Amino acid sequence: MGVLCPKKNRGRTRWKSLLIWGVFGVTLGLVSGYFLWGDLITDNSVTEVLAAQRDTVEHRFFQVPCSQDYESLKHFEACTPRKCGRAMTDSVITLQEAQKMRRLAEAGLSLGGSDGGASILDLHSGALSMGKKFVNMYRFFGEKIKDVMSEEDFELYREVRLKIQHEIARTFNISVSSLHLTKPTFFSRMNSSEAKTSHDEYWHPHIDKVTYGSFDYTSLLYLSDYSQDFGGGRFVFIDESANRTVEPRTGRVSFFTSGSENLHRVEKVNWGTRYAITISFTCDPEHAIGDPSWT
Ligand SMILES: O=C(O)CCC(=O)C(=O)O
Ligand SMILES: [Fe+2]
Repeated sequence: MGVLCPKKNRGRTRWKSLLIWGVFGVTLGLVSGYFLWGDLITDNSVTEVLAAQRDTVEHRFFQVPCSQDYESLKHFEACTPRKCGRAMTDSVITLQEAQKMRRLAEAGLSLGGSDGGASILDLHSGALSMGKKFVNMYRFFGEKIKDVMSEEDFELYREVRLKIQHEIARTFNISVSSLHLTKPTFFSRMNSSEAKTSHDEYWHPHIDKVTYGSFDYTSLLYLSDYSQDFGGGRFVFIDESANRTVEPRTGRVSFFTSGSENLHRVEKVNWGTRYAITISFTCDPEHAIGDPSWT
């Protein structure tokens, strides 16, 4: 073709190639737009699973360099993190203990519950989500709370707390007695209901030391199972190079140093109900709390 083509044909060929390039450009735009949008709404950039729901994890530890967060704070020998990281274990809390804790969470949270997707029941302060607010369940329900929470339940909490405290001390080479339970310590219930207040927005990336102040070591005991009891709702460590997930499993304890070396978030739950309890520790005796009991 080319120079031998008559003028009319040359014009038609130019239009044809313009058309082809146009269609190609639009298609390329649509395809990349589709993937970009898909990425934004489904966040499929998860690259590594640290603990899958179907696996029984004896003990897994992933060390990460400590952030500088601890340097500007009061230092507590044999406690302030020098070794940082995250760990998961399915062998510290028994299935029976976790199931009992779950029944306690269900019973306690059934007294209230948020209008949105996230409800909490703070055993220490008594804060319980109710509608768009919180009530103090110990005050609100008075003696009636004893029908839902017995002395035995508080004893169970204490035993679970103690087991986790030992596991944290062993993993991070610190002394058990230098760790103190701190607030808040709470059951959480998450579902796919639309958020009604900012308290329902549990999926934002955060650093526990910033959010909760006194935390040095965070622990989460999962009370339900990813992909069986709920969808979405995986815990995600947000690292520079990758997103690393922990899939909740009943009885699984996930614990980590609370500074910015462990930026994290929870994925939105898209079906079912997810239960967990947060039990965290501080090195600072001034921020210590006693085990929960009737106040
Ligand atoms: O429930 C979880 O897996 C984590 C919740 C959390 O990050 C928090 O309460 O600070
Ligand atoms: Fe957190």
